[in-house]
Amino acid sequence: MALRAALRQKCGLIGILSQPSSSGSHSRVSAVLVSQMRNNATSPKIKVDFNQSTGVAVLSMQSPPVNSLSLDFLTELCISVEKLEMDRACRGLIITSSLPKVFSAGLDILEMYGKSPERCGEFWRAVQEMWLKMYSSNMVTIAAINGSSPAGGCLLSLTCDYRIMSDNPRYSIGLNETLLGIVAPFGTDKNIIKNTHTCSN
Ligand SMILES: CCCCCCCCCCCC/C=C/CC(=O)SCCNC(=O)CCNC(=O)[C@H](O)C(C)(C)COP(=O)(O)OP(=O)(O)OC[C@H]1O[C@@H](n2cnc3c(N)ncnc32)[C@H](O)[C@@H]1OP(=O)(O)O
Repeated sequence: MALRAALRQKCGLIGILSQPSSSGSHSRVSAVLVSQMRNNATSPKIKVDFNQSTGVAVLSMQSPPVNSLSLDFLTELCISVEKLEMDRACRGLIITSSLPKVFSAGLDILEMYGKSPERCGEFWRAVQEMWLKMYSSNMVTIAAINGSSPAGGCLLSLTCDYRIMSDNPRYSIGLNETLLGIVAPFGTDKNIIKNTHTCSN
């Protein structure tokens, strides 16, 4: 209830969490989002449903098995958010997972092993771009965490204005990446490259 009140106060989004998606017969889809849907045909890691009548988009992560944040995934996520940001009709964004049990397993571990310094730098830049874009979004953003969400998955949810998590004791969330020996690099290219050597050795 507190969340609904906050949303109402921030931008008049009432009852968005119980609204049907854009597949409902009352919604019209903007030109930007038609193009988004076309893109989804070739890049299916992210699905966006926009409800014109509420001004709220639901972005579903659908990259089995665990929605790990690979370079491709992050790129697609950022493009999707950017497109929504450009659509003035879109005022709210809900990020969720279409996979059972997992919201996001965090950064794709395979992106951090045996990659060139250039590739590793590109990857960490994409991580940074993702959280900057999300954190600075003009839209009201909500993470609907419907599964486990460790490390980078937790980071993704922290970039949102609000977080709601399924009440299930089997789902875990938290910044556990240091248990894997991973320390996020600083923002400069020099430090990204430095950290890359740590990652791949
Ligand atoms: C507000 C803004 C602030 C900004 C601050 C900026 C600074 C930020 C600092 C924070 C930085 C954040 C850094 C994060 C680093 C990471 O994210 S490292 C990744 C950490 N992730 C994990 O440790 C998760 C490990 N996975 C799991 O715990 C489980 O897989 C699961 C609970 C997610 C799901 O369990 P289950 O359903 O039982 O599936 P599994 O059989 O375990 O896995 C299936 C399949 O997926 C593969 N997999 C799992 N996780 C990852 C991953 N992260 N990357 C790549 N692949 C992964 C797993 O190996 C299995 O593969 P196979 O089927 O065996 O091939």
